[in-house]
Amino acid sequence: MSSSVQIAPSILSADMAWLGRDLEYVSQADLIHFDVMDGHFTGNLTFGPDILRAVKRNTDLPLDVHMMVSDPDHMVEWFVEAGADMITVHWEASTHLHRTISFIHEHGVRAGVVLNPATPAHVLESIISDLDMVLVMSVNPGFGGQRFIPGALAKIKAVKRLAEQAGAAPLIEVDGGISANNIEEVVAAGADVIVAGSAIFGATDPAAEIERMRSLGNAVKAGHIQA
Ligand SMILES: O=C(CO)[C@H](O)[C@H](O)COP(=O)(O)O
Repeated sequence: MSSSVQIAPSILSADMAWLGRDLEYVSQADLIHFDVMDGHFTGNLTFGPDILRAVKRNTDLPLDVHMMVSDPDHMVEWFVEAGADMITVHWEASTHLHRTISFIHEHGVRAGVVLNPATPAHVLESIISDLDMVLVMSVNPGFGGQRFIPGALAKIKAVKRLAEQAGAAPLIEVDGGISANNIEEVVAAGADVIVAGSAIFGATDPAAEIERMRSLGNAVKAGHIQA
């Protein structure tokens, strides 16, 4: 294993009345995770492209946009234009996945695919070589503060195997129920990017919590800790 673990605070758990302040709290993170929910694919409704523009004005970090929407093929353009640096779309929702990934790339934005907890890794076989990232959901999408689903660990390993077989090296991001208590096993399974909402924004000192999670993850990557 090589390179550093990246920590992506999910602003789903930020205080929306103090979003600028909360973005400052997490300025030492590696990227900002931005959850787009349409009230249809998920039972929750969150942010549109205007909020992404506002976030972009208030952080220098890359913006990692996770589209939890029923019609990503139609909506990705809005977030490309609003300044996303990475866009991930759900395998379960995209009718024209190859076209959507190509569209995102053609606009100079990095692209990835998300798998829900019940979706197996092998569905990515024909697309994995085109991806900059695979996002493995370790909760059912919709809400922060849920419990990590342990089956995600085998899925992370399966995605890594599939990528290696294809000669590809997408980043593997994992999202949901991750904190300092379980980050080591998630990184040991093969995760490169860790999304955390409640663990970071619920901490007394979000910056210190990012640092704690990052150093726990990096120790595993460096082989100092066998999780
Ligand atoms: O995509 C998400 C929910 O659909 C969130 O990003 C995720 O759940 C992070 O929150 P937490 O770390 O509190 O689990």
